[in-house]
Amino acid sequence: MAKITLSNLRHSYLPNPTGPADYALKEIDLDWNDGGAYALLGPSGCGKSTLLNIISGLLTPSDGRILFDDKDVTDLPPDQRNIAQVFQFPVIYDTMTVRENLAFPLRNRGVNEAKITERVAEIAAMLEVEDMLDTRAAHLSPDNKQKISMGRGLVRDDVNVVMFDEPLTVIDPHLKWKLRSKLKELHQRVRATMIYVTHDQTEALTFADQVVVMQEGEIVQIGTPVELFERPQHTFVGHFIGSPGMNILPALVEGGQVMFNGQAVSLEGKVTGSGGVTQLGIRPEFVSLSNAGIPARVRKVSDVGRHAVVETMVGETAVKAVIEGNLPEQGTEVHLAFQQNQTRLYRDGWIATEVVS
Ligand SMILES: Nc1ncnc2c1ncn2[C@@H]1O[C@H](COP(=O)(O)OP(=O)(O)OP(=O)(O)O)[C@@H](O)[C@H]1O
Repeated sequence: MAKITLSNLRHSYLPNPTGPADYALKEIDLDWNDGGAYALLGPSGCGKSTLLNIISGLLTPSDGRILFDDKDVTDLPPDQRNIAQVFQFPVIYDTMTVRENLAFPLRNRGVNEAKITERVAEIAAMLEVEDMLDTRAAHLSPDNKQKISMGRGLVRDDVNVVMFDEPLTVIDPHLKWKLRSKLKELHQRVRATMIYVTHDQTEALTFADQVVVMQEGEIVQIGTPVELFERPQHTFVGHFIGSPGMNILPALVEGGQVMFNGQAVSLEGKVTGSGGVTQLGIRPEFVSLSNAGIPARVRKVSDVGRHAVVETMVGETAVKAVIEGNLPEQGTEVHLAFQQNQTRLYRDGWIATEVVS
């Protein structure tokens, strides 16, 4: 397995790009450590497939280099990059048995039969598909086909990286959670460098030790699931991760005070920078109902199991709170309290408060 370095990478699909808007990938500088579990997370069109295709060699970047263990592979074709890929849809041979399918990537590279038998048995046990080894792939359910496809991606132990591109798309919703945790477990056992591409935050946060969040061709934050939840570096991350996402509220900075709807709000720490569009960010989990505080009116209460999401209006701005216990009635007047150490300021989208250590 290898460390992967992306250095000053940019890509435009246009022949003569002029400005940043012409680039599908703007400027990517990134190190992926050997043996790490990474997710590439972002909405449709943010550049995930472009980046994946550059790593696999299907696409040559307009600018920048790709290194595997410090060796420049930018100009190497896909078959010389030693990568395993698992796609959205199963890639298996219907006429072969499951055993033959799993053995195929090894046989193709001239691995000896004893090693093939051992490795196929290992992967089949990890994926819990031992009972189907002699079944012809054509007879498998779509879920099992995709499981075998994953197995084919994992069977070689000499690849630089295993890349998963939205691998759970065809999986039945009730089986998704099972395969999600299975993949995490597989990574812990094989310790290969893995990159998991998805637009689904649950998949990314379950699988990865480090999540790379992308928006419009840019990386907006790289962090552990906890870091992304607790301290989003950008309002996009705050909004995109979490359910519901972070409240992003209009704010004015006036004479050292931060005002929201005419009320002073205390922040986690000192405000940094100046100018730009300022917004407050607070997750609904850290907004509570109190006797004093910011006056609000309850617009909607949605019971979602262990807690409820209370949607309020502060003037013209919607503010959500996650509440356990007694719930207010729709239409009532309440007061909101923001937990100070979880209240952050953002300037032009980027975090603009210092953490007090
Ligand atoms: N072959 C292409 N030619 C021109 N533009 C392209 C091409 N492929 C992608 N793009 C554009 O590049 C940008 C990034 O697309 P990309 O497919 O990498 O995003 P993505 O995050 O993988 O989205 P999705 O999840 O929908 O595949 C988009 O604006 C897209 O329209």
